Amino acid sequence: MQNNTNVSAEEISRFEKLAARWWDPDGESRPLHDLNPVRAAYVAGRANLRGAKVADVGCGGGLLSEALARAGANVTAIDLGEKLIQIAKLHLFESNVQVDYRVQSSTELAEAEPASFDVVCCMELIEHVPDPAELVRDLSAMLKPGGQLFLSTLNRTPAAFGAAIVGAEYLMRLLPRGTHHYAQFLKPSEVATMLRRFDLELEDIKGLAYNPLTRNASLSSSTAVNYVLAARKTA
Ligand SMILES: C[S@@+](CC[C@H](N)C(=O)[O-])C[C@H]1O[C@@H](n2cnc3c(N)ncnc32)[C@H](O)[C@@H]1O
Repeated sequence: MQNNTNVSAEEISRFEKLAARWWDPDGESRPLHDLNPVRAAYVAGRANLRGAKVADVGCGGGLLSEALARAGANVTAIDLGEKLIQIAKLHLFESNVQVDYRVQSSTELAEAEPASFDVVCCMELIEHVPDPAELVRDLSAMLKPGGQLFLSTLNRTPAAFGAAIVGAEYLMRLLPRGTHHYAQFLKPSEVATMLRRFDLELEDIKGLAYNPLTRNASLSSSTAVNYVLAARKTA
C-alpha cells in the first residue's frame, strides 16, 4: 500500500474485530443490515446500475457491494481492513455474485483509476477518517464527468449523539463503545461545502430513519441523525 495516510489504524482495528460476525444480521452490524435495503434502493432509484462501473469505498464486509452487484453493477469495493476484505470475499461463495474486493485506500483507487467510475458509494465512512475533505477529493477524482456520488453519514446534532452513541453504544449495546466520535459527525452543510470544493453538485439529500427496537428503516425528511445524499460530478 503506497498512499493511505487518511486513515486511523485504531478505526480499522476496531472494525476488523467485527469481521467474523459482519454478515450476522443480529451481530454488531445489525444497524447496517437493517439500513442496507433502504440505501441500496435509494442508489438504484437514482442511478442506472445495470452494467455501470461502481466503486464502494470503505465497503466493510460488503453488504452494499453485494446489493449493488445484484442490481447489475460491476462493483469494485475497497476497505483498509484486511480481515473485512477476507470476509467479504468469502461471502461471495454464498451469494453467487461478483465483486472485485481490494485492500486499498481511496487515494490509491483514485490514483489507479481516475475519472473511471459511473457511480461511487461511500456509506458510513466519512465520519471515521482523519480528513473528510481529502476523502471527498478522492471520491470526486474517481468519478467520470457526470458520474454520481452517494454518501451517507451521521449529523452532528444532539439527536445523533443520543441515537448513535448513547442509544446504540451504551443503552442498547448494539455497537461496541467508541465506534463513533461525536466531533467527527458532519453537518450536511459541511459536506455540501466539501462537495462544491471538489466539483460535485448536491442533487438530493434524505434522512435515514431507523428504529433499533422494531428494526424498521426508511427514508425520511429529517436529516437530524443519519442521512444519505446524492451528488453529481460536474467537471
Ligand atoms: C461503519 S463501517 C461501514 C461499512 C460499509 N460502508 C457499510 O456501510 O456497510 C466503516 C468501514 O470503513 C472502513 N474504514 C475506516 N477508515 C477507512 C479508511 N481510511 N479507508 C478505507 N476504509 C476505512 C472500516 O474498516 C469499516 O469497514
